[in-house]
Amino acid sequence: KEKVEITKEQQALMKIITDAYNRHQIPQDVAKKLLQDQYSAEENFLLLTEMATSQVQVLVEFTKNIPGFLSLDREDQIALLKGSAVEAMFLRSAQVFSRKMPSGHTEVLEERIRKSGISEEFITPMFNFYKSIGELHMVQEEQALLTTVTILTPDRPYVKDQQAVERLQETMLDVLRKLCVLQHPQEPQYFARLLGRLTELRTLSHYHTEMLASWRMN
Ligand SMILES: O=C(NC1CCCCC1)[C@H](C1CCCCC1)n1c(-c2ccc(CO)cc2)nc2ccccc21
Repeated sequence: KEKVEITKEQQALMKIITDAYNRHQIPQDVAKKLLQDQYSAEENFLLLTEMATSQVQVLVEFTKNIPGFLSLDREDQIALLKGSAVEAMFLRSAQVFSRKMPSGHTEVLEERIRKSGISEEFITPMFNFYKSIGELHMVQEEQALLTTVTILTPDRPYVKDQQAVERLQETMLDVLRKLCVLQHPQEPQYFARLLGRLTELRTLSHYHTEMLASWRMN
């Protein structure tokens, strides 16, 4: 069994990314808002657009801290942000949903989201994804690196220098792989499960436009 070891520079890389990920959170917590008050479908739609908008700003600030990202071609940086914004939003939503909350709060939050105005057909795949993320019990370093790997997807539309993005993504995947082995020694296939979520994430993000278009306004 080969000894998995995170190098000093990988440790430093992980710290930079995790600190940036934690620093760039949504200003006011949407879960708290949803737990406090029951909103109409219109108010929920507005809340989502506000949240999604602020999430994009948070994403831009976060990516500036990914070592090597700013050295990429400028237009490619924009292509990567545009290509990953919805996936990053669902990933963050899943992490918000899976966060440890006082007993009963998750159920209330789930109910509020089910009744928010989202069309029935999208509720199941969305919560299946949220629960499959929750079951992974990711540590914050894994969450930060998974978001980073998602942003650094080479085959986004309009990316010119895919090799440069691939090299960066490989660097992050290597750290994430080692971290998974060290954090979940009993589960050798944990890393593979984690990457499998990215496929589910891509499918879910294809629904996003339809989810907005079919929001049930009264
Ligand atoms: O605001 C939100 N998410 C933000 C986004 C930016 C990053 C933080 C979370 C919304 C809510 C808005 C108001 C109505 C209830 C859903 N949301 C969704 C969500 C996201 C997108 C769609 C349509 O594609 C449908 C639902 N899943 C959530 C899981 C947990 C907590 C909020 C969650």
